[in-house]
Amino acid sequence: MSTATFGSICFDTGCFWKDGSKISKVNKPKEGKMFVKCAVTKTQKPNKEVRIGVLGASGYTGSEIVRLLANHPHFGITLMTADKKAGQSIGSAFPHLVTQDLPDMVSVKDANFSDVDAVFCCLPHGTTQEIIKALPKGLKIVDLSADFRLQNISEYEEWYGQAHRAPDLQKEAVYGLTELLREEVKSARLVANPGCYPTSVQLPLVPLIKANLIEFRNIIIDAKSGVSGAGRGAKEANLYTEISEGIYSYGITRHRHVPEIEQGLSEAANSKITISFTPHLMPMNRGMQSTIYVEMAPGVTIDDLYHQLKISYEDEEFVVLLERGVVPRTHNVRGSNYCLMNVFPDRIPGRAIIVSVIDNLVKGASGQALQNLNVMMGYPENTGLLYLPLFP
Ligand SMILES: NC(=O)C1=CN([C@@H]2O[C@H](COP(=O)(O)OP(=O)(O)OC[C@H]3O[C@@H](n4cnc5c(N)ncnc54)[C@H](OP(=O)(O)O)[C@@H]3O)[C@@H](O)[C@H]2O)C=CC1
Ligand SMILES: CC(=O)N[C@@H](CCC(=O)OP(=O)(O)O)C(=O)O
Repeated sequence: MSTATFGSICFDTGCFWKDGSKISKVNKPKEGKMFVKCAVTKTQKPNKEVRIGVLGASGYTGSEIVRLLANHPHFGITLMTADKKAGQSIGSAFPHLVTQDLPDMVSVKDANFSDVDAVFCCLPHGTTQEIIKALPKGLKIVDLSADFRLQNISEYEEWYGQAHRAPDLQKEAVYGLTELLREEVKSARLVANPGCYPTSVQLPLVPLIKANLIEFRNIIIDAKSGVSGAGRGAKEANLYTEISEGIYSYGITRHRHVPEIEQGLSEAANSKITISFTPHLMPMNRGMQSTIYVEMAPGVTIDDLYHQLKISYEDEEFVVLLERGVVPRTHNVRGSNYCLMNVFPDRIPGRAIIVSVIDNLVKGASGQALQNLNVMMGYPENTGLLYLPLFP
């Protein structure tokens, strides 16, 4: 049994004091002490139909998978890996997950996959191809890194600055933008989960491009991300002092999501699309907004764009076109798998402005990954994902 500190409040009457005596009343610090420790009633049990491995559970997206799976009726975690934090429990790496009854994290090289049916691979890009190549062949895999997203190997090598180490596997990888590629995801063994910026951009643009409602030239994407998008690893650029009270653009003209977005849009257009894409880092933990400037095709109106998005997503649970005039806000997707979007007329005739928001860690990563594994395993797509946004 592990222990946890909850300030002076024990919120679970099923808990025990550290000395082993049972707590019968909530919120009574023992003997006037400021902090009490209690053993926690653990909630996640790995005895479900599908046994899950989370590679990189000590990172932000891996821990978000653990959080989401706490309410999944069919998926139970039997294996978690970490690198520097190998040997630790999930509760020590992430105290908000202390209530989860899970095995300690092990290093990937010591991982035993005999009790695993499916894997969420939440590792840095560049490390993932070799690791996935070595996994047992029967496993279903959802890879959250960028290592299998680009179909063109030389494009991967150009933008990621390293050789592709599993070109054969690349051929079988399915790009997992669930709403748009659901049929392909259903029969996939290896899904390349889309990047967060590409998710927020492709969801609104692909249906408009497919319907020939916007020009394929001069697409300008101004995107903003919360800092968790950069992962949990300590970096000087992500210190509070560097991030708070200001914003900055980065990766101008050379961000690695450019080829991923262009790949999806070009496929929809059936011709090469080139975009202007500038991401920005925002002083917030979670959240992502893409503001997209487009030219409408001749004779097309804002109503046409609105109508197309409406019919494209009216049956979708997680993609929501807001009422006309309502501005999507990152606040309204925080902690949830929703993408909210809307389309506005520009002051310049013939142009439109599209706003799309997601939580980068949920629809932009772990939520969409779970959505994909639900589809791959034949469960309802929304299973374990019906979290409403956290507000405020
Ligand atoms: N953060 C986000 O919003 C999004 C991230 N992604 C992608 O998902 C992946 C994970 O991102 P994120 O969770 O943010 O990253 P983090 O840096 O938070 O976590 C990385 C994880 O990988 C482990 N790890 C690091 N290096 C190695 C290695 N060489 N071998 C094995 N394990 C290793 C770390 O272990 P330890 O901590 O113990 O050292 C940690 O568990 C990345 O590819 C990222 O690009 C995709 C969409 C959105
Ligand atoms: C804020 C921040 O640094 N964000 C990351 C993108 C995170 C992400 O989704 O990227 P991948 O899925 O491709 O790894 C970046 O700009 O590189």
